[in-house]
Parts: sequence; C-alpha cells; structure tokens
Amino acid sequence: MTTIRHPPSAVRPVRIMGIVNVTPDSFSDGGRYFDAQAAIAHGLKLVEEGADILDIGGESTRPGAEPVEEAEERARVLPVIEALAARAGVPLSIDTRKPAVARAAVKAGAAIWNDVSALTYAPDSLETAAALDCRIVLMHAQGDPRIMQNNPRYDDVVGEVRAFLEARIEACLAAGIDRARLIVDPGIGFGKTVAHNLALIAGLDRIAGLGRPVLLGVSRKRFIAALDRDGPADARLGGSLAAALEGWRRGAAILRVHDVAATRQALAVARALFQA
Ligand SMILES: Nc1nc2ncc(COP(=O)(O)OP(=O)(O)O)nc2c(=O)[nH]1
Repeated sequence: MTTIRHPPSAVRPVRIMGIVNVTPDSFSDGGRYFDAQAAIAHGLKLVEEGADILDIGGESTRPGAEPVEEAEERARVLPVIEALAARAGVPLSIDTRKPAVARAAVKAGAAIWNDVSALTYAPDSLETAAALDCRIVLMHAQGDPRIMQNNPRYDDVVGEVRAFLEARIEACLAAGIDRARLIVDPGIGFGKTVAHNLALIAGLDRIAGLGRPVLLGVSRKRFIAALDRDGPADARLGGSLAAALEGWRRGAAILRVHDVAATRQALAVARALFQA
C-alpha cells in the first residue's frame, strides 16, 4: 500500500514558473517564441494564466543540444527580459550557464539565475553569483547536454543527486553566497533514465531535506512519453500534470512548466482535495 504524502502544515503553497524559451530548437516549443515580440507576448500570456515567475532561456539544454555563443544568447534573451521586467509584474529568472549572460540579465531585471550546471560551467560562475543580487537555482546534471543521455548510471540516484546539491550549497557558502538565496533542483531528464527520473520524483522529500526550496522541471519531458504512448512533446500534458502534482506532494516548492493554466487548475483541485 503506497502512502500518499500530504504536503506539511496547511497544504504547502507552490509557485508556478512559466517557461519562455527564446530558442529555435527547444525540445518542446523550439522556434515558436524565437522572435522577441512573440516571446514577450508569450511571457505576458503565462502571467495572465497564473505564472508566479517567468524563466527565460536563450540556449536549449535538451539532450544532444549544441551550445550557443554568448553574444547570440545575450541577443536572444536581453530584449525579452528588459520588456518583461517592465511589464510582467512577476520575478524573472534567467536560464543560463554563462556568468556574463547572467550578469547582463540581472542588470536588465532578472531576479533569479537558473543555472542547469549548478555554477560549475565556468571558472568565474561562483564569484559572479556572489557578486550578483539575485537568487540562484542549483540544478543537478550528469554530463553535458550533448552526451548526458548516452548511458546515465548511478548506484543510488537520489542519494547521489542529494550529495551533489549539498556539495554545491557548501561551495556557494564558501564563496560568500548566502544560503537563503539558494534553490535546488534534481534536474529531471539531465543525465537520467526513466527509472532515475521516477526515483527522483518519488524521493523528492530527501532533496527537500537539504532545507532549501526545491524546483522541479518535469514539464513535457521525454520520460512521460516512455511511460505512455510515445507522442510528441506537446502531447504530454496529462503526464506533466501527474508528475507535477506528485512532485508537489513530495516537497516541490516551484514547478517549472510550459502549461501554466492547466498546472494552476490541477494544483487548485489537488489542494482543495487535501482540505476536504
Ligand atoms: N532549473 C531547471 N532548468 C531547466 N532548464 C531547461 C530544462 C529543459 O526544458 P526546456 O527549457 O523546455 O527545453 P530546452 O532546454 O530544450 O529549451 N529543464 C530545466 C529543469 O528541469 N530545471
């Protein structure tokens, strides 16, 4: 008999992070918001649908993705961040591994640096983060996007991901970054098999045990298709919602999603049911 874990205290709140990919090749919506005006309009639409945060990215990190040059990444994201900082009315996050892009994005109005490399990509990532006035997302990935799905292996995936995130928290503290600025993320789909992804969602309370807010990004990811019919990324809403709700039950504080309205509605019903 599986025990469904209830959120602690009064049905723990969760924030919805809407995804704005200003890229030509993102796995689930590549190209649709590559134009700055389209990206800005999409961000505003996600806020209208209930997004509490917008995550803006200019480089796809899907399996097999090729890196984007810094100048190109800046050109993609900065106009969008500047416009949304003025109009969206919610905190913005910059999804980048490059310190210089993060610095420019924070200057343009971003309040969060979402780094899928957990500040390991560049030698000056930690010192840049220490100097910026923003929150930091530390995400686990095993290997670079180009090769991370070739043959991911763990002895104890939850234990190893937790240990990595704990070590990154310590590295941040040693660099003078205040613990209160840190958010952790198990990196669903970043060097993980389907079984690894499921174990991480089921074991999310052990990641939350680090004492930092947990960000969970399951939206439209490949493991969903592997568990159902192997359809395209935009045919994975049901699985995205199921995984997001389970993540919330097991400790996620922020859900990074493409489908904000549906996620908002699913959470509203799930929370009402916990109080019924
Ligand atoms: N913190 C965090 N950031 C992330 N950034 C990108 C993606 C990949 O999803 P998406 O942005 O939709 O695709 P792409 O990287 O192809 O743009 N997933 C995460 C995630 O799970 N957590």
